[in-house]
Amino acid sequence: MAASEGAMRMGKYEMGRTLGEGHFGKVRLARHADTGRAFAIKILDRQRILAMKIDEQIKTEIATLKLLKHPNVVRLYERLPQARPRYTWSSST
Ligand SMILES: Nc1ncnc2c1ncn2[C@@H]1O[C@H](COP(=O)(O)OP(=O)(O)OP(=O)(O)O)[C@@H](O)[C@H]1O
Repeated sequence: MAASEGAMRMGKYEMGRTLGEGHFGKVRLARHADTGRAFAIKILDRQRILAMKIDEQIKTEIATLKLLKHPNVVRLYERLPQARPRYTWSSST
């Protein structure tokens, strides 16, 4: 991923192109500004999650993924705090 000048940042991550979209939000390619390592960042639509009353389910999914370290399961590295009402997390690409 080429990090262009003035690229949008989310914490320490420079945001790149959209990798895909799921039911609850988008997944974007990102590069860690310090290490240069590529990550996938999942940005969840909190309003939609609340409207569907599945926020507890999403929190459980995040907590479970944090515990999992397996070569065949995408690794959750961190959940990013957001000023805007969104759930965001980064995983390896
Ligand atoms: N770690 C990743 N690396 C590369 N692409 C990814 C990664 N995670 C997700 N994607 C892409 O983003 C798309 C959406 O992923 P997302 O997890 O939001 O939805 P999903 O897996 O289809 O499930 P759901 O919509 O039920 O949450 C995937 O189909 C895939 O194309």
